[in-house]
Amino acid sequence: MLRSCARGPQDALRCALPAALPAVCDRLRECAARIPEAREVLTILEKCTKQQCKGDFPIVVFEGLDATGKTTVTQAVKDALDAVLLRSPPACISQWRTIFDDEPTPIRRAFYAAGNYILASEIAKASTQAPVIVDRYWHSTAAYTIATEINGNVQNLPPVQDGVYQWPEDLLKPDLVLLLTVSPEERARRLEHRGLDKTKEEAEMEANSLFRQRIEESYRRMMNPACQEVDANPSKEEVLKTVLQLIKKHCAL
Ligand SMILES: Nc1ncnc2c1ncn2[C@@H]1O[C@H](COP(=O)(O)OP(=O)(O)OP(=O)(O)O)[C@@H](O)[C@H]1O
Ligand SMILES: Cc1cn([C@H]2C[C@H](O)[C@@H](COP(=O)(O)O)O2)c(=O)[nH]c1=O
Repeated sequence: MLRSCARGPQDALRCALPAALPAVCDRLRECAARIPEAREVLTILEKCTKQQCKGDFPIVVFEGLDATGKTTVTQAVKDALDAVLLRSPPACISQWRTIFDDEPTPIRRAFYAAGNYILASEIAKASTQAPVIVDRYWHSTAAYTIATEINGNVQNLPPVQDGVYQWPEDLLKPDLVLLLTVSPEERARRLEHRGLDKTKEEAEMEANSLFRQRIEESYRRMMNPACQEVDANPSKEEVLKTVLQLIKKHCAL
């Protein structure tokens, strides 16, 4: 049974976002009798959370809404820098994603949070060998959770500097986080052109533009590390050029 911890919207938010490894494990343990895959995720977590020290190569994360160009640009940056490309949730648990996506929010978010801790150990290992490019990490988990738990317009979000925007103290930090943003019209064009099934979040954004605004604003409020925004409206070549310049400016390569 999941323990109830929500009294008001801000409590519901803190309950939905387990922002430290022990809280993530507790949440998964609480549902493991009913969801055997939660036990599998816990087993993987137990094996991999020991190595969290990063190597000498830079770690660069790409964030943004669906279809802002993360897959396109991360692949191109990987090729340009001869880097390792990783994504959240990591491959070793992504086969269970649809199971957790159908669960209530606290369990679903615990799955994505666990994915970040597993990813952290993959990042740590890879960063001893090459630059590491990451397609979504903690900022996505937090921004989507915050925007889902809080209703209405962006004024209803927790204030700037609130603890929900903080990076978890026990999670490996990247050196640079780039937030790709495109206009709603351009994003709609790209989504239509791509033609994949819509995620729950995408369906909600289509019906309610405030949800999209809350996600983007939550990304912008994330701290320590903050996101550096990149205008991803231009062509793929131009976006790649901008991104490579930023990586060279901020990371030792
Ligand atoms: N700069 C660009 N200009 C025009 N089209 C682009 C650009 N970047 C990506 N696209 C196209 O937009 C679509 C979405 O891009 P992509 O899959 O890279 O986004 P994404 O952020 O990884 O999406 P998701 O998070 O849903 O996986 C693809 O069809 C891609 O070819
Ligand atoms: C990593 C992550 C993802 N999500 C949700 C939000 C988006 O609609 C989809 C995007 O996934 P994709 O693999 O990049 O297409 O998944 C989330 O809610 N929390 C997360 O941590």
